[in-house]
Amino acid sequence: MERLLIEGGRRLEGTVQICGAKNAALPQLAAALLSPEPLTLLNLPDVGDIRSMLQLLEHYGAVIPQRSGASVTVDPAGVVNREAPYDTVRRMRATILVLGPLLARFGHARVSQPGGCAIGARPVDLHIKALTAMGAEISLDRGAIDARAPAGLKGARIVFGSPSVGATETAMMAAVLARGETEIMNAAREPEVADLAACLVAMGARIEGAGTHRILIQGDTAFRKARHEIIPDRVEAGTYAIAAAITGGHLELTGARLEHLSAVAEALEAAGVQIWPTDRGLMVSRTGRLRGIDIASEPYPGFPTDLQAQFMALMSIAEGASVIRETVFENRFMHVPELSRLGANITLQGATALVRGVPGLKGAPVMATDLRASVCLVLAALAAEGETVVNRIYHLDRGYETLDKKLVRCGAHIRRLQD
Ligand SMILES: CC(=O)N[C@H]1[C@@H](OP(=O)(O)OP(=O)(O)OC[C@H]2O[C@@H](n3ccc(=O)[nH]c3=O)[C@H](O)[C@@H]2O)O[C@H](CO)[C@@H](O)[C@@H]1O
Ligand SMILES: C=C(OP(=O)(O)O)C(=O)O
Repeated sequence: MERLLIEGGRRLEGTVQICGAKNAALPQLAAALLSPEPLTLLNLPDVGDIRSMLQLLEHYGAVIPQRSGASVTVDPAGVVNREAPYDTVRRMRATILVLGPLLARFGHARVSQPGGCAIGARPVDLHIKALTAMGAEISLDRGAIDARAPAGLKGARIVFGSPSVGATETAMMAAVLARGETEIMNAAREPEVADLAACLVAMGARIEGAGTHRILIQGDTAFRKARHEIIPDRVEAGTYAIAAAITGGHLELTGARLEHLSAVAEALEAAGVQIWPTDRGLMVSRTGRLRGIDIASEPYPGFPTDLQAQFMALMSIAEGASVIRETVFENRFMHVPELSRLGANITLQGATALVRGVPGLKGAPVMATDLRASVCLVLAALAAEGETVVNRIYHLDRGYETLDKKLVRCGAHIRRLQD
């Protein structure tokens, strides 16, 4: 098992290249299954989840010639319909995103039911609701979701009770092959949803309103060969912004887009961090003291749940107290006991954490539990005095491309240890 040995207390300074967004790339790779025509994606991050999704596409018979740099072409002409294997679904929940495309293209799809994971129960009822509204018959059978629409899907009005990124993506992908028009109400507004729409439009789909609460899709798409560049990863950018802030450093994040990070920039500024756009991306700098501020994670454009853990690490060394509320997932505080091992003073009550800032953290062995919890421990370790060992880092490699190398180039002391 690999571990990271981090010697903290070093100010970060330099440039970090931000990759394409993992959470935009995953649904776009799934969307390749809709069409018989090749799809080329540019700016694809080289991270574990993307490698798993590419393997899954190959399992279905898609041909993926050697990746060249950050671009990949998926040729789905020979795709055959078979069950998504439990082993892949277990490793990565985003596998559920192949359900809509396969059902829409073949009239039948079977995907192992994703298990619960460390951040909450994460049901798939809204995905099922959307496909059922389009005429699919869905049953849960021997641990799998079995969806059938032998006569094809038909356009529908889908009203989500609460916005879901994944269910909006499932509905949108299925709708491009359904007969007639689909209207999605209370759609998720995340940039990754809008980027999936842009990719589908490049493939020939007709979609309006992605990025707003109401999305309109005309079905019966005539697909064409397509090429699409994935948006930069706002969660990766936010993570490095917090790395600059927590070490009192100065980082330029090339490729990052401020417009995708408004709520995060606002929170960082309120906490005493400077953040401004440059020709190449974003600059983040902190010279003064950090102040404790209150945040709540919310659907976009609110503060992202995928940066809540990292922000908590920052608040743990701020002056004063900070109240952090998690409103998206019911159990996304697995990092709290581990941050406490580094000396943070955090009290949990339900979905709220009260963080009382301490003058400094001290290195200790900690255990990573999920992707963002893992990186929050790396950030805390960068600020801590002495050595921290972050164990079980395979979670990190699911979502961050060469995290340790990028940090080392900016002055961090990190070594990857193998057992
Ligand atoms: C691969 C990917 O893009 N992952 C992101 C995606 O996850 P994901 O698409 O799984 O997240 P959702 O937006 O669907 O989840 C939002 C909330 O809706 C609930 N829900 C969701 C679906 C459903 O059928 N029923 C239901 O109750 C979830 O449990 C959660 O409480 O958006 C999350 C919220 O921004 C991010 O944290 C994840 O990093
Ligand atoms: C929770 C995340 O991913 P997933 O939805 O694939 O678990 C994430 O990217 O932070």
